[in-house]
Amino acid sequence: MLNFSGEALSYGRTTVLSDVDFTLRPGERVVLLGRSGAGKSTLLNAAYARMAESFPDIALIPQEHGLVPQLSVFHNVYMGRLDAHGAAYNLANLVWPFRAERRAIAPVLETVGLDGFARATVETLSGGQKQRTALARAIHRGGRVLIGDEPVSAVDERHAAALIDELGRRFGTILLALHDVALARRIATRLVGIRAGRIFFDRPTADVSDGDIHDLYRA
Ligand SMILES: Nc1ncnc2c1ncn2[C@@H]1O[C@H](COP(=O)(O)OP(=O)(O)OP(=O)(O)O)[C@@H](O)[C@H]1O
Repeated sequence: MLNFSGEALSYGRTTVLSDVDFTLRPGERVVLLGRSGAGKSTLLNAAYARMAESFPDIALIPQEHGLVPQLSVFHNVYMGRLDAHGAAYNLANLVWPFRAERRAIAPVLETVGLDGFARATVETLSGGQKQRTALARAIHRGGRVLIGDEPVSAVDERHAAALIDELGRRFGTILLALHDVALARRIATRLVGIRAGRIFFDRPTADVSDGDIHDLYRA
């Protein structure tokens, strides 16, 4: 599904990650861990760019959400499936949302705890509500693969766990960056630690000890 073999990931002439050996197989749930700036987003973005070439069936939750602040929650969630319709349908739905689309999106909003917010403009939402909108857009899109960059970082602990479980139920193959190790252990079949510009460990979740995690985050 995805394979990096000994590759360097760079911005211009600056290499962020070297010797990247990384695979993602169907059915895996892989979480990237590491200190801020370690290169988790860099690997996720490279993974998305490469996979999107061969798997259009992929949902993305970017770190900055990628929402249109001037549009409603409904419209932002609808955009998850923009490519399912032609321009005329999309434009009409922008001006006067179709009942079928409202009905399709309502349960998704309920799932992420945004029922009653369909008409709210995204710029009026809290950080956590914006993040829930981005989650709803990915869930509405659906597909075989989810790539998410800190998808529940702005949501309180209890709801974060419920939302992560929901993503686990909805998507067969998942690649996430998370800063919360307990959440990572909860969903991941494999944990990948990134440190000092390299993959520090890449192992089944059960084989990653608290000592490994301590070493990963140590200054
Ligand atoms: N567009 C860019 N151009 C140049 N350098 C970048 C760019 N994006 C990120 N970097 C650099 O790459 C390194 C890794 O950043 P990245 O965002 O991948 O880390 P991260 O592990 O996702 O961090 P965080 O947990 O804070 O989101 C950092 O040193 C960062 O400054």
